[in-house]
Amino acid sequence: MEAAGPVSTGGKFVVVGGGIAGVTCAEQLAIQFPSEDILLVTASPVIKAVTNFKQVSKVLEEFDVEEQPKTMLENRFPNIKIIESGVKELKSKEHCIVTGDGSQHVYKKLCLCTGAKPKLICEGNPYVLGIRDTDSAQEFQKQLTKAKRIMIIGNGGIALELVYEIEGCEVIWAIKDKAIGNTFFDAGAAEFLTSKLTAEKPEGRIAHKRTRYTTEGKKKETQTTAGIGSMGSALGPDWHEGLNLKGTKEFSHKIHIETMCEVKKIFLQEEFRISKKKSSPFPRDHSNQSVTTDNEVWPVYVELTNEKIYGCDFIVSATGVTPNTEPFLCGNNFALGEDGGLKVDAYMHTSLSDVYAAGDICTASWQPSPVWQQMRLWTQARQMGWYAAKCMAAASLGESIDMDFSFELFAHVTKFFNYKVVLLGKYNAQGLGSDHELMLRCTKGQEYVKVVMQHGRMMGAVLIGETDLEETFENLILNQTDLSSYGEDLLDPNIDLEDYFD
Ligand SMILES: Cc1cc2nc3c(=O)[nH]c(=O)nc-3n(C[C@H](O)[C@H](O)[C@H](O)COP(=O)(O)OP(=O)(O)OC[C@H]3O[C@@H](n4cnc5c(N)ncnc54)[C@H](O)[C@@H]3O)c2cc1C
Ligand SMILES: NC(=O)C1=CN([C@@H]2O[C@H](COP(=O)(O)OP(=O)(O)OC[C@H]3O[C@@H](n4cnc5c(N)ncnc54)[C@H](O)[C@@H]3O)[C@@H](O)[C@H]2O)C=CC1
Repeated sequence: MEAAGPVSTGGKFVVVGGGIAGVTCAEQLAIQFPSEDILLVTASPVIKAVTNFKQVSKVLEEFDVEEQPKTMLENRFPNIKIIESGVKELKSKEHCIVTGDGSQHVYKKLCLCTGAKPKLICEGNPYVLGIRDTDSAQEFQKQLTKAKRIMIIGNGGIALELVYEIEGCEVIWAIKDKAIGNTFFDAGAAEFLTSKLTAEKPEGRIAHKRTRYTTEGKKKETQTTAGIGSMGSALGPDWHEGLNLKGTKEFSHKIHIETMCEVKKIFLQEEFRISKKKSSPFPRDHSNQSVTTDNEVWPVYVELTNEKIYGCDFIVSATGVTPNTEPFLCGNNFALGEDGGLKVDAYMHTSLSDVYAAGDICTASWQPSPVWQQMRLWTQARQMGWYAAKCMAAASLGESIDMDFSFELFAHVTKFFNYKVVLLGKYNAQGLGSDHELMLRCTKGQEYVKVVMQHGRMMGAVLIGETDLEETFENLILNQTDLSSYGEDLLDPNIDLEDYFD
């Protein structure tokens, strides 16, 4: 169907999406082409801006992320023009996009940065919540204030952060795996962290270096009106910091973990009553105290594949994301990755002419460095947005460009259970087969250091706590230094590794 509406001509650089990937891409294009107008089309009234960017080492970076009204970006870069509208169609043959009001915008080069949306276990069930943007996080907080028990499904970043932050509410955490946090850790690290969940009182915050999600100074009118089903930007580092994640009761953690199971069926209250099935009470801990009685009637019940059934006030589906490609697929023959993302080559170029993609929407399909992998993270969204702009500029100027250094080594700094966590390279021996060794150093309650070695070379590392090892290990992985002669000394805390290798 032809979209009626005004057509803007001229062929600009056009970026779709006001998250970190899109904003970084638009900013970089605006810097490179100061006399050209850059068009940024985004569905949400606020944009995500990187502030206080700091390159901590060769690849590790720290920054804050701020939600800002779009005018702030336009003021900073007068050649960026922002249109607040959801793109509903891409006509790649005509080189134009169609926005919500039917307007068409012709591009010479286009970068798609529309992120991803939560992949929920059960779409459309009002008792199943996903967390993606400011609105969905606030909705979750609102529901939590009335809750006595919730169920969390999933074992990735969101689940890990939630189980630690939630207080005053029983949490049943159902995971497919044997140990917690499988996207980030192995079982050893999981065990190191699990002790924190049984601590009665949340301890004081330790100082940590981590990218921070901030809404400081955010005015009410800048808040997104987009919900889960619509198109707000993904939250990011420390997204829960401003939220009071407290249920109805006065206690810190009350978590029961059900391992190696998935959701079999979800029953609403009446359905459950009719089914005549029996639900389990919350398993009692060492104090033998339970907050809820065995006879509670719950709004929703979850039957797990291990046959256990628990009632709860609502369910959080923290089960990963799906790239937000939907508006662009109709009539366009994009090559898609297995995860549904737009495949991009080493120049962030999709399979369609002059169409680039960056951030959560894309699937990196180049031959990666042996110690890099894609993960849908804040840092990679920034790096990809920046590099996509460089590639778009190089292509339009007929110049060549080398792959950005940030793709040489996977590096992620975050915080779980109040510990600083640094992940480097093939930190979980991803794709290394059985031909690798692990070295460990662990001091309970303080630090957990794991390195992944292959043929005497360091391929990856997990650093939990204030280990101060990240820069040295980053260099060892990047340089592929032969470490065979050092053996276990590599992790000896009495040896200053920097003296050895710097
Ligand atoms: C709860 C939560 C916690 C997280 N914590 C961390 C963390 O601690 N560390 C970390 O590194 N990463 C974290 N992430 C992941 C990180 O937030 C994302 O990887 C990153 O924000 C992706 O950026 P993006 O620019 O690709 O997409 P998004 O930030 O999702 O931005 C997409 C943009 O596209 C716009 N859009 C969507 N559809 C359309 C359309 N049709 N037309 C126009 N515009 C459209 C949206 O409005 C939005 O502005 C977290 C994610 C979540 C959900
Ligand atoms: N600190 C950090 O770095 C954080 C990063 N994030 C990022 O935000 C995005 C969204 O986070 P998550 O939803 O936690 O995704 P995720 O990809 O980190 O984890 C998804 C989890 O859900 C599980 N899962 C998938 N389908 C399931 C099913 N049907 N039943 C049961 N379990 C299932 C997977 O095994 C995996 O454990 C991710 O890209 C994540 O990396 C989120 C929070 C914190």
